[in-house]
Amino acid sequence: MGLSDLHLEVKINKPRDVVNQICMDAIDYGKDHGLFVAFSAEDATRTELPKLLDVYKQAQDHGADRIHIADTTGSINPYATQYLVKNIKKEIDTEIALHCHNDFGFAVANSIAGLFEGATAISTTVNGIGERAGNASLEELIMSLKLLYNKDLGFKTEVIYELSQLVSKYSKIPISDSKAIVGNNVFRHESGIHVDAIVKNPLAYEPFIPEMIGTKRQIVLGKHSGKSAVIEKLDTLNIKVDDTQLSQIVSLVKQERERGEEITNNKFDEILEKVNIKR
Ligand SMILES: CC(=O)SCCNC(=O)CCNC(=O)[C@H](O)C(C)(C)COP(=O)(O)OP(=O)(O)OC[C@H]1O[C@@H](n2cnc3c(N)ncnc32)[C@H](O)[C@@H]1OP(=O)(O)O
Ligand SMILES: O=C(O)CCC(=O)C(=O)O
Repeated sequence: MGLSDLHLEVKINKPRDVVNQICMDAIDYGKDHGLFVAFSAEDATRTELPKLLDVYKQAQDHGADRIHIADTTGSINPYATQYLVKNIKKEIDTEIALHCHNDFGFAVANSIAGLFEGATAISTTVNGIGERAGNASLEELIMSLKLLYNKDLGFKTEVIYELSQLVSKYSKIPISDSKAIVGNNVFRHESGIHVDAIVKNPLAYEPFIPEMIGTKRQIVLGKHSGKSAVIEKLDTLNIKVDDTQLSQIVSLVKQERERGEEITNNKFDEILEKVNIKR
């Protein structure tokens, strides 16, 4: 139920005590029917704390199994989330969940901040899909808890990429190339200095190896490429070149990309022909 003053006015247009009673009746109904009842205060992060605590206490007294803090407009930040959860936890024993939207890009950070203060459940969605800017992304939460906070939730991370692709395919919601964890560019490298280091040790420019989520690294040739990237490409084709040919290939790759041409396998073959290398 939307419990900020704004939601009461715009959506229900009834006094707070009447609306609270509707919520309690719903909780009673659920409990009378043997259900697990999670009571969510929508727009909780724009509801004055005493009003929020009051309704959560009532929900607890009516036997709610979990209370939800819904950051309906994604407007809270991690520090405020910590403050909010800490103060609710002082007064409420019931399990606390967070439902965070991503309007300012904080959904996962806010969820983690809440977990730090004792929240125990998080609403997530694959690829972060959801109303407007979406909700906390499952894959971002799993991987950041595992790798940045050493908290393994026990998920098989190696199926994350496949799951993300499946959800995108069936929901028909494309994944942005730069989407954290599962975006197409996340393990894609072009800049010469990066590629040189990646070839020696991928962790120089990757926080974790792509196989961990079931995907692969891509090294692409473009206007930022240097010799290492071209050598890497030639190695995959089993082609050896001398230093002069290598320099010629690197500058042709840059020129072609500058002209707007993607360096596909065919384009790379054309470049090799120009420097008299046969495949
Ligand atoms: C927490 C969340 O917000 S999750 C996302 C919300 N979920 C959904 O919207 C589920 C999908 N929605 C639907 O299928 C439809 O909106 C229905 C069946 C729920 C309602 O359909 P309709 O009766 O046509 O109403 P409509 O879609 O216009 O919604 C407005 C009505 O919902 C009421 N409403 C809003 N919040 C609540 C609530 N928490 N409890 C009860 N009624 C509510 C409004 O007061 C308004 O009632 P009114 O028409 O008497 O003024
Ligand atoms: O708390 C929930 O589970 C749902 C709340 C919600 O969808 C919202 O307020 O954005």
